[in-house]
Amino acid sequence: MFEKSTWIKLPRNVVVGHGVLDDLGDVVADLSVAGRPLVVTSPTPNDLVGDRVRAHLGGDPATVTVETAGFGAVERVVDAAEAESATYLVGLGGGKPIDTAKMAADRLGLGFISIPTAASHDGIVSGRSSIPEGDTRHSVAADPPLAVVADTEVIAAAPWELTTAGCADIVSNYTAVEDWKLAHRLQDVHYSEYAGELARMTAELLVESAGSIKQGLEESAWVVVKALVSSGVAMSIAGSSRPASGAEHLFSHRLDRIAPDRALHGHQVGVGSIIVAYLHEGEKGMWRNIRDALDVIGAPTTAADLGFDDETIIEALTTAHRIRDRYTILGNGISEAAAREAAVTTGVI
Ligand SMILES: NC(=O)C1=CN([C@@H]2O[C@H](COP(=O)(O)OP(=O)(O)OC[C@H]3O[C@@H](n4cnc5c(N)ncnc54)[C@H](OP(=O)(O)O)[C@@H]3O)[C@@H](O)[C@H]2O)C=CC1
Ligand SMILES: O=C(CO)COP(=O)(O)O
Ligand SMILES: [Zn+2]
Repeated sequence: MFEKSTWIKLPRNVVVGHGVLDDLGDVVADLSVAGRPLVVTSPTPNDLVGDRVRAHLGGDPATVTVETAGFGAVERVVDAAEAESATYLVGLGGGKPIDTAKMAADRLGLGFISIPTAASHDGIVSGRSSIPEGDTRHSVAADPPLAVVADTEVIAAAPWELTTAGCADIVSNYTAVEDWKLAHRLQDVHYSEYAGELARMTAELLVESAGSIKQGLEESAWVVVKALVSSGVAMSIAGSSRPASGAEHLFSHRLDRIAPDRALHGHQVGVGSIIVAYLHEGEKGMWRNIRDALDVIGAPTTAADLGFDDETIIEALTTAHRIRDRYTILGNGISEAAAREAAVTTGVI
C-alpha cells in the first residue's frame, strides 16, 4: 500500500520590487488578516522604515524591538502580543527580528508577514526559525510567513555587506546539498530530489550572475532576493533546512558561539563552504569555483576577511559537529590536522 504523504507550507503572497512597501495595505487586505498588528523589528530597520510600515498596516500597530536573538526574545514578543491583543505579527528587518516573529507567531497560532530590509539570508521566506540557545542552535519548524514584502529600493540602500552575505548564504547551498546526499547515503536520512535540485540550481544561477551583482544596482537586490525566495521554498519543500544548511552552517553556528556578532551569518557560511567543498572532493573539487564566486561578489573568502584568527577557525571546524544532530562530511568530528590541512590548502588561513 502507498503510504507516503507530505505537507508543504509556502507563503501565499511574495511581493518583490521597487517601492512595494507602499503596497502593504493591499497585501494585508488580500490576506484577510484583520485587527491589530504587532511589528517585531530591530533598532535600525525600525528607524529606517518603521513609521512607513506602520502607516500602511493600519490597525493601530504595536511595536516590539528585538536586540538579541534567542528564546528570551521570542517570549518577550509572545508576551507583548498577548498584552497588546495583537491578531497578527509583522517581522521587519534582518534575520533576527524575522526569525523571532516567525517563531512567536507559531507559538501564538497567529499569521505573520515578513518584511526584509536586507537580503542577508534565506530565512526571509522559509518555514524555519534558527534560534541560538547556550552552546547549541535550534532549527525550529514554524509556519512560513503568510506574505513576504521585499522592497528592493530599501534593500538596495542597505549596507552592501548584507547583500553579499545573502549571496554567500545561497552559494553555500552547494555544500549543504552535498552533505544532505551524503547523510542520505550513509545514514538513510530522507532526501528530496526536488528540494535538493532547487537549492543547487539556485546557487548555480546566482554564481552565473555573480559578475553582474554590483553595489548600488537595485537590479542586484532583485536577483539576490529572488534567489533567497527560491532557497526558502526549497527548505519548505524539504520540511527542513537541509537543502540550505550543511557542515558550513555548523561551522558558522560554532563561530557564533565562540565570538557572537563578529561576522555576518552569510559571510561565515560562505567561508565554511569553501572548506567543506574541499573536504568533500579534495584538491580538484568545487572549492575553487565557490571561492572565486564569493570573491567576484565581494564576500569574504579568508579567516582574516571575517575577522577571525587561524586558531578560531580550527577550533570551529573541529567542534562544529557538536552543534546539532545533523550528519555531514564532518561526521563525528574531524582531526585538528585535517582541519588545518583543509583551511591552509584553500587559503582560508
Ligand atoms: N530561518 C532561517 O532559515 C535562517 C535564519 N537565519 C538567522 O538570521 C540571523 C542573521 O540574519 P541577519 O540578517 O544577518 O541579522 P540581523 O537581523 O542581526 O541583521 C544584521 C544587521 O543588519 C542591520 N540591518 C538590517 N536591515 C538594515 C538596513 N536596511 N540598513 C542598515 N542596517 C540594516 C541590523 O540592524 P540592527 O542591529 O538594528 O538589528 C543588524 O545590525 C541569524 O540569527 C541566523 O541564524 C539565517 C539564515 C536562515
Ligand atoms: O541558515 C539557514 C539556511 O541558510 C538555516 O539553517 P539552520 O537550520 O542551520 O539555522
Ligand atoms: Zn544560512
